[in-house]
Amino acid sequence: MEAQAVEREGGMNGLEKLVLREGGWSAEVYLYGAHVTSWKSSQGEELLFLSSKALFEPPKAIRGTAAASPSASRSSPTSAPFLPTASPATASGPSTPIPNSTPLPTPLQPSSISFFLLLLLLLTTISKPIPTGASITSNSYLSFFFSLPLPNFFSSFEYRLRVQLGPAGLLTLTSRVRNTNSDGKPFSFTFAYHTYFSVSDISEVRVEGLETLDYLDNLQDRSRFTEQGDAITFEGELDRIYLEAPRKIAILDHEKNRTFVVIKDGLPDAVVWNPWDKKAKAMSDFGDEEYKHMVCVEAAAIEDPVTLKPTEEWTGRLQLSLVPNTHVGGSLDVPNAL
Ligand SMILES: O=P(O)(O)OC[C@H]1O[C@@H](O)[C@H](O)[C@@H](O)[C@@H]1O
Repeated sequence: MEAQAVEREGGMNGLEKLVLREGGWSAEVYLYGAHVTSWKSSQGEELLFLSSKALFEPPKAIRGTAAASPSASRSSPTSAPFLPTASPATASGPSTPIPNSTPLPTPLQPSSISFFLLLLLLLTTISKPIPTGASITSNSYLSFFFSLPLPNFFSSFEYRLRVQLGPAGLLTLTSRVRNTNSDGKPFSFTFAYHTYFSVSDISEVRVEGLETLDYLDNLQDRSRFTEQGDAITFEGELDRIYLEAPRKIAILDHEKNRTFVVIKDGLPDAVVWNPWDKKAKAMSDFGDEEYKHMVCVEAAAIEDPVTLKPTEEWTGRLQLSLVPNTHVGGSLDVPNAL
């Protein structure tokens, strides 16, 4: 197969982005944080939500997009926050390094919760800078490699992220974390793929696949409830962590007659979030009315942090695809190749 052109373009605020193309579809990935800021269908429709007020100011997360958000487990005494300072990708296969004429930003940081960002800032100041990098390892693959040698009292680990745009627009984000501790200590972390989908009207959206599951309600001190509805619908602020969620979740957009299919592997939980009007107004990087046109559905490992023994590796994968409106119980025409 012929190598596919991955274009390198200037993005907002002087940050750079890479554009993947496949069969008329496209995806844009900012080198900063490896945020996937755009995923467009062959009809040119934008499928991800990106706030018009999003800040492109490292180390802040870009509001909207699809981005991996690993975070050291707060419950683990041996854990350290992720400080993803990237060095050139080491994934196997034909590799076309991105020309070094323009240095990559340092450090690359995933979108994340503010707790993580605060620690990240702190640690950035005490850790030595490491060269950053990314490379195109195959036709429409991008690999990012983050590694973090920290002083002994912190855990050390590697984090790798691969972004792939496949046939029929299948967007795959594969994360790998490896415990590189030399002192035999385990490493624990939580993880979420923050994914903001663009929808026509939130009050007409249904999220299917999570019915009958137990969830923790972030709006009620993480109290535990059981989902009673036959789908999740939206009439106000919603912020829930669904536990032991199935591999496949569907987001139905009636007005557009289309369904996003989320397939997750290695990630037991699913977060569903919409800030609604009041919280939207309180967020400086989010438009007052934008909650009407987005829904955040995250594949995550939150309730039970992942714990790795030294040299152990974890893989968490997210696959996004788009099909005409259908129900998750039906026969979804979704590629299952993993
Ligand atoms: O504002 P942040 O930190 O980017 O997070 C956005 C939302 O992300 C979701 O994962 C959380 O469940 C919400 O509570 C949170 O508000």
